[in-house]
Amino acid sequence: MPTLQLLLVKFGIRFVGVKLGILGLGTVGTGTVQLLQDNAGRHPLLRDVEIYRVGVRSLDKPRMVELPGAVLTTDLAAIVNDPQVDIVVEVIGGLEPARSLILKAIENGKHVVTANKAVISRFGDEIFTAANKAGVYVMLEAAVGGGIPVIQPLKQSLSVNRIHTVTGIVNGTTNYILTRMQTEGISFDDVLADAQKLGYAEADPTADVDGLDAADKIAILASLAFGGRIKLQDVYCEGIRQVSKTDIAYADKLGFVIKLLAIAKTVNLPPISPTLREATYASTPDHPISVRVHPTLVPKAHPLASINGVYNAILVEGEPIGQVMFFGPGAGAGATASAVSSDILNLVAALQTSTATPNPLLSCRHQDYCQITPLEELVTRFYTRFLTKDQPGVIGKLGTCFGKYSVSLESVVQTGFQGELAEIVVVTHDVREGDFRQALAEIRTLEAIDSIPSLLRVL
Ligand SMILES: NC(=O)C1=CN([C@@H]2O[C@H](COP(=O)(O)OP(=O)(O)OC[C@H]3O[C@@H](n4cnc5c(N)ncnc54)[C@H](OP(=O)(O)O)[C@@H]3O)[C@@H](O)[C@H]2O)C=CC1
Ligand SMILES: N[C@@H](CC=O)C(=O)O
Ligand code: NA
Repeated sequence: MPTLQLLLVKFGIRFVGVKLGILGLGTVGTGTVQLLQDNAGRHPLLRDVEIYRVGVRSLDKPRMVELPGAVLTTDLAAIVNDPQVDIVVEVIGGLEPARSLILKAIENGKHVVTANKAVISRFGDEIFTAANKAGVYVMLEAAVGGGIPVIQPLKQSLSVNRIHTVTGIVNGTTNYILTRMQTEGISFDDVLADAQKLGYAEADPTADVDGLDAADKIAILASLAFGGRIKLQDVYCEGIRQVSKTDIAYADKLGFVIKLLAIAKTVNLPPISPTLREATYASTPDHPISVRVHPTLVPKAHPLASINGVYNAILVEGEPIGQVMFFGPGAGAGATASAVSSDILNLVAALQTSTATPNPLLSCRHQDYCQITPLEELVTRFYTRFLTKDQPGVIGKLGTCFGKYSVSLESVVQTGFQGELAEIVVVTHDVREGDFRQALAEIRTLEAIDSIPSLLRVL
């Protein structure tokens, strides 16, 4: 904190005018400026915030907010180096220059608010190490679940729990696409274009569609839930490109909806009584977890099955809380601005009550890496669709192959024909992924098998 402010706090004088340097005035930046400018009826501390500088790429672009001429600049480095700026709000997105600007702000003793999950999931180690050294906070509520409060609850309200599972629908764009494909039978490309128009999608929507945005987010949630850092390359990631209307329709008939789930879960729990096992769940970096993103068949009765459109939800399970679900708008200007502004508010409060010791409930201080279990050790159910020659005994051959690799089947349905080929849908019981893959490799060699168009996990 600048010396003058420290002195004011020390002498009990409430200072006004916490100066913000906002980097970016796109969807999130504009929403945040609008919220801060329209502060009547909101928390009184917001009145202490001054929008001091806003950094953009182009000064000529039409803007949806009015700012005094001197506020807008294209010199983002000048903002993070300006001694007048107390808090830097990074909402430009992307990796560079976002990472360097955040690090420079920290080096200059400024607190940071960011909505940038891509930067945090890749460079969190570097950023939080620098922040802890400099005694500043890096706040990221908007980075996961948009407007849904989930980062602060994990850091504070739920931190006394031993968390064993975090399951989320954390990408609004893909949930919006899957919901409209399901309810309206619209093509993938048309729905994606709408999601982009509505400001949900990332500048490059590949990050949404291929699951990378959700992978960034679950890495951040897992890190907070399990108290260790996560290497992004350890997060298994599959997107929704291969989800077809055919599978959505079969899933529906079987009592499921298809959702892109991001899951972080403790694994290899010892085979003891449920009560004792509950007590052995440990949110420590030594306890192996699996962290993954993939389209998943979710039973219609599951709480996540009814999360539709751009909405996100995060189901946290632990001991002693049991289950708690966070639900709300996961993207969009207003929702994300709510999260960014709540971080700003926390920092204003911290600046006004500052002591030399950082508040451990606002900072991220863990340093060890979580141990991640390889995917082949994962135990899950599978849905698979086969196209086979229409010969007697095909189902028997499939069953024999699965049995050889200890894959037990919950249901096998011959659903119809595609031209000359029979369509068979199989749902397994819980199986080890490695065993299932071996069975599939052998099934592919069977003369009666034409192709395996779909392979999805089941919750
Ligand atoms: N959109 C959403 O719903 C959500 C977004 N987020 C995250 O928030 C962040 C911002 O997203 P969003 O607002 O959608 O992004 P936009 O693309 O809408 O806005 C980006 C802004 O940053 C500015 N900018 C980008 N690069 C530079 C640069 N190199 N130099 C100067 N200015 C730059 C742009 O300037 P100019 O206007 O001049 O082009 C623009 O104002 C991202 O990290 C995103 O992942 C998080 C939750 C939800
Ligand atoms: N593109 C993201 C925006 C929020 O993080 C999404 O669709 O969820
Ligand atoms: Na959030």
